Amino acid sequence: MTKRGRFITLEGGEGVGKSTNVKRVVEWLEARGIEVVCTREPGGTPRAEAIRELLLAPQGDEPLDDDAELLLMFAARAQHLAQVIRPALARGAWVVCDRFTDATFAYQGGGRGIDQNRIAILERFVQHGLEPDLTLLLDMPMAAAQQRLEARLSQHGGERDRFEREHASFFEAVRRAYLARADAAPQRIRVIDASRELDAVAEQIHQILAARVGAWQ
Ligand SMILES: Nc1ncnc2c1ncn2[C@@H]1O[C@H](COP(=O)(O)OP(=O)(O)OP(=O)(O)O)[C@@H](O)[C@H]1O
Ligand SMILES: Cc1cn([C@H]2C[C@H](O)[C@@H](COP(=O)(O)O)O2)c(=O)[nH]c1=O
Repeated sequence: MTKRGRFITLEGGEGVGKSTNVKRVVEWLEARGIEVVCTREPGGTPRAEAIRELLLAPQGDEPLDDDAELLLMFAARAQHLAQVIRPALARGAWVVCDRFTDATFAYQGGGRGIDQNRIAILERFVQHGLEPDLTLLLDMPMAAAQQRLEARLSQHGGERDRFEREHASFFEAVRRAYLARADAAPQRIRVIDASRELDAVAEQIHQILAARVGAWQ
């Protein structure tokens, strides 16, 4: 019987370096001969990416209701799980995902103020007990992360999406919610000081991966 693959997620607020470090995680695993599926949320399949566009589009004339936002996150996740994540894990591939359900607890729970118990009900309904084996939570003060985001926007262009336009208090609440989840599940969620230079961040991530991969194999 094929051994189930491992599920690794990267989490954190806006501009902390998730996408940058996702690539490094994938390279590190592939260099060790592991088949990796690299994906993201919301998104990861054509239909889930269509839901992502709805979620990220600037507010316009019709505000998106908080409950609708929550349900769309889980609708995209259900599709992503069915089409990409579960099949990959079942054939023994490892999945590296840029955000997953911890983001829902942080953004919809912490940021929007939706009751965590309501989110947990949807989590059980959609995931049937599946959760990441390891989550790397990139954490840094919001103001410094915003500066990185600004620099990226001025270098590469583009506009702030609907979440990136939120106020500082929203992002502070998101950060607090992430850290509370890490406190509650320290084995699964490892907090990384993302304010350091990229090489120092990557070095800590590699150390965590080396220890986990050794223990899993
Ligand atoms: N440790 C670091 N030091 C300095 N700059 C960094 C570091 N990590 C990432 N960056 C830069 O900061 C910017 C944001 O990084 P990145 O896009 O990886 O963040 P993100 O968390 O994926 O953002 P988003 O929340 O928008 O998806 C990029 O321009 C990236 O090159
Ligand atoms: C999975 C997930 C995501 N979000 C938010 C967080 C971000 O602002 C965007 C995704 O864009 P990024 O390129 O990854 O920064 O969506 C959320 O609010 N809830 C979720 O569950």
